[in-house]
Amino acid sequence: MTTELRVLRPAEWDAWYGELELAFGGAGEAPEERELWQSLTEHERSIGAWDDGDCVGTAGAFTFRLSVPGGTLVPAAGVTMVSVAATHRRRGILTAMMRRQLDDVRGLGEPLAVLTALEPGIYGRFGYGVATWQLKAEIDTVRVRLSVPEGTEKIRLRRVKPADARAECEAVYAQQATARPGIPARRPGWERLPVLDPPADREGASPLQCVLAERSGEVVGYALFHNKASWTAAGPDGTILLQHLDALDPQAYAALWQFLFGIDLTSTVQVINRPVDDPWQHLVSDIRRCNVRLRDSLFVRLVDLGAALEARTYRTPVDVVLDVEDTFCPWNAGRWRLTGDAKGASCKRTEEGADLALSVRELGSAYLGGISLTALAGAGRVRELRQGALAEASSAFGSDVAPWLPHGF
Ligand SMILES: CC(=O)SCCNC(=O)CCNC(=O)[C@H](O)C(C)(C)COP(=O)(O)OP(=O)(O)OC[C@H]1O[C@@H](n2cnc3c(N)ncnc32)[C@H](O)[C@@H]1OP(=O)(O)O
Repeated sequence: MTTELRVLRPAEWDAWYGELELAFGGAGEAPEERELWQSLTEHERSIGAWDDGDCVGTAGAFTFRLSVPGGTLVPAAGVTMVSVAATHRRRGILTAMMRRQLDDVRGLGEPLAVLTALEPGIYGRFGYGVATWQLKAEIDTVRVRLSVPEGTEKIRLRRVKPADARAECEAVYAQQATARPGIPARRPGWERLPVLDPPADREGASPLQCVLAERSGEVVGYALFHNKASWTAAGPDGTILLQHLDALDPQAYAALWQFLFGIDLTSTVQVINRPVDDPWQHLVSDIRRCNVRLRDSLFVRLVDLGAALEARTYRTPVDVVLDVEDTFCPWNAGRWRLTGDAKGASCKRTEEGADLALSVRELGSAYLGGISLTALAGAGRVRELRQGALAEASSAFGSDVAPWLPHGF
């Protein structure tokens, strides 16, 4: 391969991002969306592949801190903007960029790299495992009823312009970020993402709308949504497209859902990305008419295995020796003794006999507590070498709260 790989120079951003847009289909993004991603690009963490002056490959990384079980925020590279030109595909350019990027992440001392994939088949070979799901639903709000908890009526709802409520929404987001694994703590600038609302992307729906939930004058929740009107011969048949919703207590949460269910002229709430254990599923009268389905979301790669496994806590006590395969980052390969509980953990190299054999990809999947080692063992991807070790480790890695990534990047 004669292609040159190098760090992005700020003046090259247009050519670099233009190549990414082409590889993503060529329609391009709305100007306001492009401008936001340009402002968020970390040039020193972005790689371009160049062939005779033409950009033929892109890969970036954001400096994130990701919430993990136990509530710690762990440094993580948020891998993004990955593309290879159609003229240069399947010659190893992606592989070369992933090699360079993971070496850089290791050099920076970040224990984790994370991403969302346009196609889930791409990143397993580089040691990424799917770690969270996003729940989607289409709720028939004509037939499905909500039962809300006592005190919901005390929540006041106030409609505001989304751009005017950025600070309030961000404060609610920040308060719940460490309560659920998988949520990135947002750096300044990212608060613009949830309220980004390019008219070109609305497909006939209303501009983004925002409702704040208040208790005694204090903001305790918000919902951001579009309303897409539709009419049939029988009457109105509109859809609410829920973009974001956060709430700090069950009453604020229920009040926001009650509001969304009750909007006149609509008969469906379309849920685009919620956690798998989202409580609304326990407020509805008929879950079957909510048409729930799952999609893969965040992929996790342990870059510094020892540091990553020490950074989280474990739901139940664990003491196991893991025999780990990692062909792409061989510094992680070999045996590690993991001991830990709900207070903390230690993960050190060992010569002791192994209890479980697995690859770094399975550890990435299990890391946030949303995918069980037992399920992976059922697929033959984790091997139990000491009886009882699988149940012990699987229970310890689990999380009471399902991990979730609230927004793409
Ligand atoms: C985090 C993000 O940004 S996700 C966005 C990813 N980007 C896209 O999907 C945009 C459209 N696609 C592309 O730009 C390119 O086809 C890429 C980036 C997916 C692949 O780039 P390439 O340079 O062709 O990949 P490369 O030649 O290094 O292939 C490495 C391996 O991945 C495999 N591979 C590449 N693309 C895919 C895919 N879409 N699905 C499954 N396997 C794939 C190759 O077959 C190869 O396998 P091998 O190691 O067994 O031989």
